[in-house]
Amino acid sequence: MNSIISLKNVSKRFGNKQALDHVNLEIPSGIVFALLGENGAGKTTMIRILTGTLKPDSGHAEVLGMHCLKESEDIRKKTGYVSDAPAMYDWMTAEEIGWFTSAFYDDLFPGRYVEALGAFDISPGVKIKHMSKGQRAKVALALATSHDPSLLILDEPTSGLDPMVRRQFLESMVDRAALGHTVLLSSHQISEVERVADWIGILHEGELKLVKPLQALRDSTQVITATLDHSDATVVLPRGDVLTESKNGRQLRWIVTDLADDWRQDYDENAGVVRVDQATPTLEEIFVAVCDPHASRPKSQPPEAKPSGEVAYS
Ligand SMILES: Nc1ncnc2c1ncn2[C@@H]1O[C@H](COP(=O)(O)OP(=O)(O)OP(=O)(O)O)[C@@H](O)[C@H]1O
Repeated sequence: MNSIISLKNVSKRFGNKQALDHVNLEIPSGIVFALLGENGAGKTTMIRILTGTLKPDSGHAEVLGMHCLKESEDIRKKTGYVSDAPAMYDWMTAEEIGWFTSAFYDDLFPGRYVEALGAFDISPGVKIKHMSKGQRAKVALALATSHDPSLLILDEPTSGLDPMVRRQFLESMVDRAALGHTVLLSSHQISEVERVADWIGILHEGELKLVKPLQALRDSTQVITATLDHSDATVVLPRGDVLTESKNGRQLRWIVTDLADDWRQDYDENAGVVRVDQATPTLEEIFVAVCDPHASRPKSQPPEAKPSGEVAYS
């Protein structure tokens, strides 16, 4: 695989907090990769390592085949980055900040920048300090994309923006991926990224718990609901990796990956089961199953970390 981003055994600790713990990740080109994780999971730490502003304690990080620290200047020329609170010279107008930034890039930058401002409905003559948060975010995105970077990195790009602006932002990510560019975006907005992401990565307490194409994740993960003939009945777990189990009266509910094809055989009237149903979980349900410390994981059949392949649950 020709990776745009490559992390090998990357760890970072702040005091006694393990912000990243032996993270391995390969992101191919031409996709929107959504990095999901709760507050403090390590998303910004990972992004800072990729953008060369933070040195990992151990491991190796590359972007576009370049060393994240030693070649950070070259990486910056070929990537675009928008933080959740972009720092900009706010006494400049949108036009002035575009001219200022264009000095670092090629001759095509100004034209693309003016075009991007137009698409976002931003008046070039307005000073940054007189703009709303959403308008600033649009200027930041226009600045970060007008050198047509191969890789765009966005840390919580839509936080605090209204739904229309968020939609416009996310659609522009899909457009970029369609042109063969790669987008890495970190987010809490699971249902929103579900609409645009091609691949999903879930960070939990510094560990990368899952990396997988979204469609493959949907195809391999199922919600199984079994209605028991009485609430004390005991039944076997579905054959597969059971991530979580919950019980409500006579109803048992499991989130399972890699379910055996003939799993239904185990559930019939003799097994004390009146009915079984199978459904596809939402990304949010999978996220909770992977990350929620209160989720009940059956002890008799713990989810196994896979030794190889693209996905690992633990
Ligand atoms: N400069 C720092 N000094 C000390 N601790 C830090 C520093 N940066 C991050 N941390 C800690 O490392 C952990 C991971 O933080 P990080 O900012 O990467 O999380 P995050 O997933 O981006 O969270 P959020 O979604 O809240 O922005 C947190 O516990 C945080 O407190």
